[in-house]
Amino acid sequence: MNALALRGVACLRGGRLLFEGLDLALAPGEAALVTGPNGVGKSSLIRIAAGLLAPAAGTVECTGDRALMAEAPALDSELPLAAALNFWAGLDGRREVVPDVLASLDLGPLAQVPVRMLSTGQRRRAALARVVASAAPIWLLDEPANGLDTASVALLEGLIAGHRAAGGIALVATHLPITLPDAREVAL
Ligand SMILES: Nc1ncnc2c1ncn2[C@@H]1O[C@H](COP(=O)(O)OP(=O)(O)OP(=O)(O)O)[C@@H](O)[C@H]1O
Repeated sequence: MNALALRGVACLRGGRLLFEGLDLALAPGEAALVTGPNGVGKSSLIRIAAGLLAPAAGTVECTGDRALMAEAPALDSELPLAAALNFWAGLDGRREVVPDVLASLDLGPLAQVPVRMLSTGQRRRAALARVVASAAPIWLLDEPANGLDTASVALLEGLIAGHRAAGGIALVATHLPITLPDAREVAL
């Protein structure tokens, strides 16, 4: 069964203790919102959950693949959007889902536009498309609403709801309001 569990996690960055004793266990269908002011350690927590940053104390247990949407762009900026997504989806043997995923993010008409020409919000939706196309059960989203207009935030909320309804897990760091029904809140 897919699961993500952080137990007694502490985060040290640049010699500074950002948080400690953090416990969070997410089962299929569950989500958590990580909130708090700039610099408090939201991105660091996402990176710890992704296995990219070692916790200073505690453990991270993960059952199931993780898909990370970080703030750094993950798509090749020179490629047309569909080709850039195909690269990643191809690694998972899932190129066939890319057209539907593009449509679900309202990006269908932009499939042949080079990633570098996309607007900030379109690029954010493209990064989300990469996560959706991955089929990973555990989504780790760092500031997914940044640069999104109201309609796109609603799209994001709908995608996360659909993911949870299908048994997925979402850990979302955000300083913008995102509505996730029954989500745990981790206020750093
Ligand atoms: N590689 C690093 N080395 C040292 N300190 C770092 C490093 N990366 C981040 N930090 C520091 O760790 C703290 C937390 O950073 P982090 O990006 O996790 O915060 P955040 O809560 O996501 O902030 P924001 O809301 O601004 O995105 C910050 O003070 C940052 O300067």
